[in-house]
Amino acid sequence: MIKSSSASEFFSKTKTRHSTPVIVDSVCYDIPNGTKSSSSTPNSSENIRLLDNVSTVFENGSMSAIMGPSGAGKTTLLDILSCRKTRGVISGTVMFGSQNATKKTFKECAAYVEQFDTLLPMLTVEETLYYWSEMQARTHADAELKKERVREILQHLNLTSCKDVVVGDALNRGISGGQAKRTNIALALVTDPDVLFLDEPTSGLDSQSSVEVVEILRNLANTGVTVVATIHSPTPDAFRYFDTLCMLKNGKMTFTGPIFDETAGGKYSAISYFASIGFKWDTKSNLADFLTTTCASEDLDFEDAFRNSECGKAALTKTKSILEKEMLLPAKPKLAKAERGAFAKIKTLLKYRTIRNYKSVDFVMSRAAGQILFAIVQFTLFLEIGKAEGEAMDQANQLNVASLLYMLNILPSFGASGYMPSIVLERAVFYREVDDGSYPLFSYVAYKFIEEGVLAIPVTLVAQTALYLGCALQGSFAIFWICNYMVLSCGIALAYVCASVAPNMDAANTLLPVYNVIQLLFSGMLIRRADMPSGWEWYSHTLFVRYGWQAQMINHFDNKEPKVFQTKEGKMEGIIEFYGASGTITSNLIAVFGLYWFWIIVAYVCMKNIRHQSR
Ligand SMILES: Nc1ncnc2c1ncn2[C@@H]1O[C@H](COP(=O)(O)OP(=O)(O)OP(=O)(O)O)[C@@H](O)[C@H]1O
Repeated sequence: MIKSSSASEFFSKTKTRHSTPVIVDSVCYDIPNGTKSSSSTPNSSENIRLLDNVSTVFENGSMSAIMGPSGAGKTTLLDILSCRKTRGVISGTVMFGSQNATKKTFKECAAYVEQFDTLLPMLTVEETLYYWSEMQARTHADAELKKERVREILQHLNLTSCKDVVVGDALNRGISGGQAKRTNIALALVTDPDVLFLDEPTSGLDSQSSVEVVEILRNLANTGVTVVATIHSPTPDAFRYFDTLCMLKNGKMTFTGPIFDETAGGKYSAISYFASIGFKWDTKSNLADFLTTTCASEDLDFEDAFRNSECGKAALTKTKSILEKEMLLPAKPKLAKAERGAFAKIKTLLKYRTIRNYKSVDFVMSRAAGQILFAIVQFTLFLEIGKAEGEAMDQANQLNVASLLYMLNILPSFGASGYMPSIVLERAVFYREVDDGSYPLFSYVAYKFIEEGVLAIPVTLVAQTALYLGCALQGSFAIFWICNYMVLSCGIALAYVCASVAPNMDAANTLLPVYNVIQLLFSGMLIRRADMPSGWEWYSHTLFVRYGWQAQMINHFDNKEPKVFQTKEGKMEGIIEFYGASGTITSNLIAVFGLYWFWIIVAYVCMKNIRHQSR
């Protein structure tokens, strides 16, 4: 169990709080009806109204439950309060104290705990919190202070015993569900928020763990934090920690106010109100269930009854008066401008995530095994094929070497599919971190390319050395390797584009091979560029495989190959001319390098503008 008294001590010694009530005044939320055009005029027939005229106030120091039957609009309301809605039209007012609720003000004073655990599976609980504290720290000095805070949070959220256990996932078990939930709450506490939103913090937990979680929240609320949670069928032991209720049905308010008769004088409590409209709670039954099932029944128009009741009018008056009071308050002092820039965030990402990934056999092998296997198969199949010189460099030999070099350029691009899961599977964490304003997208993209680019150096060195020596290739090894490394890097960037565009792994796994087969067709080996229809030839200019292959061909043959191919006009050509491998090694490498940056920019733009999550 959580040590309640010491936990209270810990929470009470946090920073001086700004009292930050969350005020919700006449909030409506409409989304376009999926079957119609996306016009967004509120309440037009083309829209669906998911929240209708919701007004309530969540006071600082209170612990509020948003409840209601399934589909009542609880998560929708919480998403609006926490500025997480990505579509639809919101009208009305939401304030954090005296400030309008925006993504910016949310970041300054609030935190959100997701219903589903969006944690990095490879980090331990302690590393997760250190990582987060560095991510959220505004200065390096801040980071040190926050580390101290992490140690305290671990202790007081009863996470010390599992601090060295990896978070894990469905396939590789780590911490328990209750510990994961507490770790999620711990993440939110790292920033010491004045307002804490939680989506179903007890779902999936046993009753003991549920009580532990709500007890933590209660201790937090006791220090002045505004705690707002959607909650589904809480046990009586867990529910008693809440003091305020916001009850919804079909997106409309059916009650808001204190839950128990003892709180706030009890005059307008949920128990008294529902008794006054004919629904008396049997004290032996579960109060939360009673309230939810009562509202779910069709015996009464609950929204109308509440709006016209003395209790409903008093709640509305209270909301309006707190709103007016907050509006008159001077604006809060602005937080110091963030000093930890994008590069410091890259460092933190590399420090915690890359080092862990490099220690993971799965991570390394998914990138190395394919390349090394291909290298073994290829150098045993094309053993010493490049050794031929002079007359021995006949037509068959030149064609075989050209084919080998072609495959060396096309395979990294196909093999880049192994790089897609890290984008697709980490998406939920990425969205949470971006929503919490942890880092700019630039930092994430840079970290990803550095992580993959550095690992690709030893992997390609091993595989390409084996190939170069085994196949007795000629020309400079450095150029041979740089070509391969750059083509692989282009492949990784392309894989990131596919992973960003595709909604899931299946789609990504379809998209990348389609593009690569097109590269295979158009890069000039299967059909020579000179033989392509003029309408298609231009396309080969956009393909990095073509330039990588050309550079390696020029590097190997170096115009030493005998002219063994006869043109229609009777002219004799070597293989470079035969395939029209134009340019120099340098110009081809520059083209590959340019295409690498092109695909990085496309990946960045896709990640910025495509979000596979609509709320
Ligand atoms: N994007 C959307 N498009 C259409 N309908 C939506 C959308 N999002 C939510 N809804 C509808 O809005 C209503 C409220 O959904 P919400 O998820 O907020 O309910 P809830 O009270 O949290 O439900 P539950 O307890 O079952 O999680 C539901 O009827 C839901 O079907």
